[in-house]
Amino acid sequence: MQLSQSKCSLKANEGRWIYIWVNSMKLYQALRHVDKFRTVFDFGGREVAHWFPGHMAKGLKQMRANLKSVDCIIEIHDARISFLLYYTIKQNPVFQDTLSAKPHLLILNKMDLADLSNKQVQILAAALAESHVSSILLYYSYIYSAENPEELVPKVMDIIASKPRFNREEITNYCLMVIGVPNVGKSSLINSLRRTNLKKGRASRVGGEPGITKAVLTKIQVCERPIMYLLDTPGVLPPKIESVETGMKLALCGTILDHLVGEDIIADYLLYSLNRLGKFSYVDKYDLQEPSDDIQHVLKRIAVKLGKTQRVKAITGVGNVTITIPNYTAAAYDFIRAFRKGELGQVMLD
Ligand SMILES: Nc1nc2c(ncn2[C@@H]2O[C@H](COP(=O)(O)OP(=O)(O)OP(=O)(O)O)[C@@H](O)[C@H]2O)c(=O)[nH]1
Repeated sequence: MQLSQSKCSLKANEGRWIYIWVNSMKLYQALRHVDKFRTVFDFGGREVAHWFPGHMAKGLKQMRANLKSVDCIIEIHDARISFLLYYTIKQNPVFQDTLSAKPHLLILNKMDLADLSNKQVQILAAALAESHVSSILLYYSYIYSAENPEELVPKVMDIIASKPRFNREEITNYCLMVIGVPNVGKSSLINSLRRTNLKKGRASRVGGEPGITKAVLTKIQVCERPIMYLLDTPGVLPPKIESVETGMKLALCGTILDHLVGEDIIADYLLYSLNRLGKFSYVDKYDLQEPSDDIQHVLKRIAVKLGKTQRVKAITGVGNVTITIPNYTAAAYDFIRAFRKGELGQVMLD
């Protein structure tokens, strides 16, 4: 008995040493390549992608018209780029005055995809408190919900109670407006509130692409006691995005349609970001030998691993032949999709 126990503990120790060794090797490999990684991304003279379709302009106009009758604004951000989005929304002329005047709840969504190790979220909370924004910060993730949706209604009630009711005599039911850039999870939030508070199915369309919610200002009931409605709004971006890098981060998190920026450059920016952040799980996922900063090489490996290759006719020195080439676009698409699903690790892009 004693013998088998000590054998077990020997095995356990062995396992631990193997684990430490494997991870040290990974770290060593990663450090070996640090010098090779780009420290600056070359945008190749690209212009900022402008995506301000008709429904956004119309949506903003309607939001402005409805803001008066709203009791509380719920501003929702992707936690991975929360600073960037917070200032993007703040700069939008439609919200500039209203945001500080109205009861206001700030939600950081997609927490399951965010790297929380370097306390950026806490820094944001401190910055908010300092700038005297009348808001409460709530962390939320509809899949791995740490703070559950049932917390939201009491928090909203607290904020509303803390502000004078300047726009309505007597409140019998509450109207909230949810705002944010496209694809941050506004509709998912609404659906999950309905599920939790009303035990009802989804009322808002959810999708992996930006711009799913186009019907402007749909008023959806999300709670019975107290009666609470939520205005789902189309995601809005500012008419002018401040810089190419901001645009690239927005694209990487799926708030701008991929083809407007280009899958190839988004994939390259993703590789640059992962290397800069020391997130090398793509190496194992796609059977690479080591981290690389060369997007062509990485996409080639991805294409081969996933069998995404094409046979094409080519003219070479030996005449007409059929050769197999990697489908770079399909590989880039898979790389970006894996990142958005959190398969390449948790990140903070701010
Ligand atoms: N991993 C993760 N994915 C989420 C979370 N919340 C939403 N999503 C996903 O993000 C995508 C966009 O969600 P939506 O709820 O449609 O976003 P939206 O803000 O309403 O989008 P628009 O209609 O384009 O403005 C969907 O694929 C959701 O499944 C989250 O907390 N974690």
